Amino acid sequence: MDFAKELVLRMRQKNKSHVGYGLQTESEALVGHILQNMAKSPMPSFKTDKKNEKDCLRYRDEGNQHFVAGDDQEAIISYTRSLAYANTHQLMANARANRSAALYRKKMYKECIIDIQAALELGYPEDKRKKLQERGLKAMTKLNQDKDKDREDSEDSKSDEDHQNGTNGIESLIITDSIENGDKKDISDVEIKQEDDQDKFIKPRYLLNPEVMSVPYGPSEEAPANSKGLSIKYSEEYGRHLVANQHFKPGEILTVEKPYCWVIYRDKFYTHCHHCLEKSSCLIPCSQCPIAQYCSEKCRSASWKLAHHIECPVVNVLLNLLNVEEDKIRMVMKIIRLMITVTSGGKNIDDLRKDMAIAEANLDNRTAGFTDAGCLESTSARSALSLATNMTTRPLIGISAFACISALTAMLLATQTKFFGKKYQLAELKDVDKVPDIKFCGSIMLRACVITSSNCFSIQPEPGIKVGSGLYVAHSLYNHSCAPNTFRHFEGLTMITRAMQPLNPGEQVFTGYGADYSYMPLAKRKEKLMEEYYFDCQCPACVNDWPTYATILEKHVGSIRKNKQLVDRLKPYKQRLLNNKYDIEAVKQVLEILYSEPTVAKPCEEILHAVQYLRCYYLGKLHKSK
Ligand SMILES: C[S@@+](CC[C@H](N)C(=O)[O-])C[C@H]1O[C@@H](n2cnc3c(N)ncnc32)[C@H](O)[C@@H]1O
Repeated sequence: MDFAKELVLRMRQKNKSHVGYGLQTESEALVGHILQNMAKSPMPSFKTDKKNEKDCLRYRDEGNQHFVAGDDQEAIISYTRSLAYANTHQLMANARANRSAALYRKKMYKECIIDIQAALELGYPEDKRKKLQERGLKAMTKLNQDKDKDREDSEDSKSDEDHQNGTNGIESLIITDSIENGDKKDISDVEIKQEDDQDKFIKPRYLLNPEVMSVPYGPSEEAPANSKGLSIKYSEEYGRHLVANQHFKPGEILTVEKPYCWVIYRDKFYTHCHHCLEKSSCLIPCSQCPIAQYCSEKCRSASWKLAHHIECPVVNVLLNLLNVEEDKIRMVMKIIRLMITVTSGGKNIDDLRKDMAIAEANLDNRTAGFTDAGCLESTSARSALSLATNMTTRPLIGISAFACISALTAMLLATQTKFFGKKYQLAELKDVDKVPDIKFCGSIMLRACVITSSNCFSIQPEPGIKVGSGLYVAHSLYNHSCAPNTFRHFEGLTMITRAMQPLNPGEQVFTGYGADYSYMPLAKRKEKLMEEYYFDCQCPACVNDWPTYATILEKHVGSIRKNKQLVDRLKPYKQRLLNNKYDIEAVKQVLEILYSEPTVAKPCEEILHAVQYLRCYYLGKLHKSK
């Protein structure tokens, strides 16, 4: 493998561009070389994890045991697995009928009814139908009772109106008719559609006013997902980064962006939708594989069209082949998804080749990957492939490992799918120069490895729960600080970044890469940032070794309590919050005052409290959930 080593070295030496442009030739040669060697070597047989009765029954038994033990949540997950592996209508019906029992006990009546209806439609055995129908009618009664109770409790007259007008999805369906009029005794007559179930979570308060989701100063011309109040800059020290050119108040939005592409984490396969990443207890499986589950028909078909028709056979083989660390599997899932997205499912490989040539001709680091319209576009392949690669700072061994992963993935795409126009035999890849598309795409996947490893964000539709990972193009320009001046949260897959404190023109905006001073000691942060992102953080928390949150609170570090004048200035806002815990404007005023006061040292206990409040508000943690 001396040739491969030499190529990796050459890539490092040749890398003049900050974003790793100019390496296409070496990258193709490297991946092609590995691919060719793979094709010539004996490969293990590719096992796929197929739907089958044995696993279906195994998971059903497991679910039954959880159900008997009273652990309904685990029972639901096991029955979902059983459904995923079911390869006949009968087995599917059984899995859904069993899951409906656990859902009923968990008082998830809507989901229970959906499962019962599906089980009946799938031909649940005649002798057991009656019991299932009875459960369904009981669930409908309970659902109606809940609905009536909600109506009574509701202070929101608009929402009441919606219920009466029948505009509120499942809750206003014919359930009432079927029970009150007695003319629909069979639950299968009930028209409940899974895809209509939009009403799963209570929205955080700030979303009640749609105005508040727009960026101040309007969208930036250079990166439309960002506010115009942010500029893209480049420096040797920071690479590309974002700097405020206007004042932002705490809580104001800086960037709103959907992911360019995203994947679900493996440990969420049977609890969250493979497509929208929402949690669901009523998941339905991909018709082909046991891996992907969906919250609705709509998500299932959207995902199939978008990427899963290609991913389905490849990921399935991979999970069996790479019986190794989780992070490798994650990496492969990410690069396949990025590959599929940048080529529109393999249809635009030629266009991508031309686009990459245009992008590589631009040697200006600041505007790398800008579209012909002159912007870094959240939906553009050129922009997505221009993100930081850290090629010059990565260890050689890391680049080599990524090249092997890319070659393997290219080989699987070629042999397991028609991504390259037809399904190839492994032997056909022995002369890799004859299949230039495979070599080219392999090299794009090598780029995808280095880009995704330095730029992806965990997606947390529910605060604190990491469900998947996404590539957000404009957000990828945010540098890290261990004491960031912004914070991010999610509305579904959309990531929103807000100012955590007042931001003034000229200030760089920073996000956190999961190494916050508040909970992680300095040495650990340094190690993590160097290992994963290849830089030495010089933020104030690192330079001054700020204490962690626990110490700040315990020792009242930086507290303003002795500054009587300042305490008096803040009193009215404290009172406003005591009167109304949702008075977020009062918290913002507190932050404006604390940051404008030169005597306030950082870190400061009171600033921490105010910032925590602000974050909780936007993360929806101040709001009670159902
Ligand atoms: C998501 S990118 C951020 C944008 C990046 N600076 C660029 O040029 O595209 C992450 C990479 O930026 C660099 N970076 C992030 N924060 C940094 C900081 N505080 N100081 C220096 N470099 C930083 C590191 O190379 C890191 O791997």
